[in-house]
Amino acid sequence: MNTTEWQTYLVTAESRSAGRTTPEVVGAALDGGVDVVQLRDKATSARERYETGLQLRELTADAGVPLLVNDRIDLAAAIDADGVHLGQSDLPVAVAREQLGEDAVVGVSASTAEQARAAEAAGADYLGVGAVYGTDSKDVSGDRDGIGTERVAAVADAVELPVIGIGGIDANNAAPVIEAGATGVAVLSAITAAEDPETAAAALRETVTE
Ligand SMILES: Cc1ncc(COP(=O)(O)OP(=O)(O)O)c(N)n1
Ligand SMILES: Cc1nc(C(=O)O)sc1CCOP(=O)(O)O
Ligand SMILES: [Mg+2]
Repeated sequence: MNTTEWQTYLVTAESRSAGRTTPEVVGAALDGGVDVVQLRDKATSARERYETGLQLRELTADAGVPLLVNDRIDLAAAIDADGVHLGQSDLPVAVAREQLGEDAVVGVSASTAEQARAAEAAGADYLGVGAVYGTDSKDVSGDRDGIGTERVAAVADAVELPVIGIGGIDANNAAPVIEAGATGVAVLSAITAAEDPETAAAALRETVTE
């Protein structure tokens, strides 16, 4: 799978979806043109995430869009996802490859050049770099205002891997993230909490592809 082509990346959160279900939001975001979807519903049980994951698998397969799972390699295998996104405290890339196969997409979070080089050496397919700006969607201890676009540039310069910026990004502030060297942006609330997720996804796409 060519992760360099991923420009707009949706991360799910039913708790931040204005009363809509994750499949409803994902369906609208796919209509708006997101390139990849990550199932990350931390507030729900494993069983609920599995049921949601099966629905997302069908929706994304119909749209020809890859589906990844946050953190859980077992859940990714259970719903036949295309891969996983692993944080610094999650299982290693090699374990994901062993469990999901060589063709699985494995993304890794990196907020420094050192973490980025280590992830590249471990065989990651892309990096999630953030939080770029301040975000209410996740408790990012330390950098409450975000790491900024200069750090995105430093990480992008340190590796050959595609870099996906994440954290506090929307259609209004995505352009500097791309200008800093990111190949794409991942958003949560900019789409999930939007009044119209389809329009929000389309607006993000327009900004990033301009
Ligand atoms: C695209 C993308 N980038 C970074 C993250 C953050 O992952 P992680 O560090 O594992 O933190 P949690 O999402 O698990 O809180 C991501 N999910 N997606
Ligand atoms: C899931 C996640 N990971 C981050 C990181 O910095 O690794 S920031 C984040 C939340 C992104 O949500 P929003 O688009 O609403 O700011
Ligand atoms: Mg994680």
